[in-house]
Amino acid sequence: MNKIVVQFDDSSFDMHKSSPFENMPYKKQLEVKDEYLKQLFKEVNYDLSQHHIVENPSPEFYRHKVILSAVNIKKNNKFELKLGLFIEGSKQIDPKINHHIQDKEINDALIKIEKILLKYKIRAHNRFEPKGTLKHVLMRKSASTGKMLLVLVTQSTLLPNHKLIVKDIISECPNIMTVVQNIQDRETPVVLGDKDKILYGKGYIYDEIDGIEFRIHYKSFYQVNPYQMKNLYHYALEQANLNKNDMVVDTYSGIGTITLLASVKAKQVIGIEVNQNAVLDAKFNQVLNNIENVEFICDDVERSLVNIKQIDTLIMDPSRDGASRNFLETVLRIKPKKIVYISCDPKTQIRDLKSLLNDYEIKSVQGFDMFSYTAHVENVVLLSLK
Ligand SMILES: C[S@@+](CC[C@H](N)C(=O)[O-])C[C@H]1O[C@@H](n2cnc3c(N)ncnc32)[C@H](O)[C@@H]1O
Repeated sequence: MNKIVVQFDDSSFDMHKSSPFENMPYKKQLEVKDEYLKQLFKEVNYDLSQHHIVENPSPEFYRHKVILSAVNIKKNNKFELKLGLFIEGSKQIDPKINHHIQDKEINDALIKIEKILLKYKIRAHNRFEPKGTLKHVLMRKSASTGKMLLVLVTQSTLLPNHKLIVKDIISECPNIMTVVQNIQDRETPVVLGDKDKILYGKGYIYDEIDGIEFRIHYKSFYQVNPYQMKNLYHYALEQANLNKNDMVVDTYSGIGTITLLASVKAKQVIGIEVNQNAVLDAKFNQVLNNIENVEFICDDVERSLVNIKQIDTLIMDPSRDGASRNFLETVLRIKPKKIVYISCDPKTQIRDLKSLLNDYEIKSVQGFDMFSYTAHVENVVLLSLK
């Protein structure tokens, strides 16, 4: 079986390490991930021998965001457009839409979309086909509403017959609420470009967590596994154990999911996020949900945290790279009483914890299997000021 490379919209991510997971029984995957965390936390002398990662409520069909790339395949002496994932270690695309970790309705919609693109003779753009149009297709589905967002990533603004294409897509897939054309004119593994054009709808979809509604821009980060996302947020906030006197800072706050969920329990929450689209969503979501005790700052956390004098609880949920040295130094100067560190790469999390453990002690560690059939592990650590 070919090993796949899943694409993220900020960069192309090689799932090299994760390929053995593709064919591993699910229980075994959990054991391997338990052992991984156990070994990793030995580096900070924290015993995880009794720890068990929280199982994915839906180990298959969980991904509510899918990015496929376009390729032209020769059939009966003619080239046909196909969508698929990259094959590991190569620049080749496996021309297959269905994948068992992708939401079934997304799979079905993508099959219909591929047929429609073929009907209008859209060709894939790549280095062998510089005159082709389509590079990638991105789909996101809201688990609470079932509505979907579609992004067609093209090489230039040109998308012949786009009105007819969109009309057919909407009629075949009525749950698609919005279609965006994103233009990526650079030859780069980065999927999305800077320019875009809304072809249909508003350019957003909405999801709901614990009675709070969230607008999600296609460029904003939002967890791909809605089933495990709720378990993760509930656990993280349970560990934070907030009360109405607490001043909370949620760093790397995205569209404000954790910020707004935390605001229900805390006195004041500040969310800090660098992605402008995500901050626009977050501010919109604050108003949409009528929440007053929250402020969102659009900036690099490293730059803006230095301006904050006092924090009772710091929540941090960085990208895979983890936190920067300067960010951690600022944290050590402010000395929040508690830190809830949510990580999608426990390796960088351990590196960061090592810088904090002179002043902080680990109170709890809990892994979550958010990305079954891949090597990725989500992990939450609660730290308390010594
Ligand atoms: C793993 S996501 C978490 C988002 C949010 N907490 C959630 O659960 O939806 C990490 C977020 O950090 C943002 N980010 C990455 N580096 C940053 C930085 N230096 N300063 C501020 N935000 C950053 C990304 O844009 C992304 O939205």
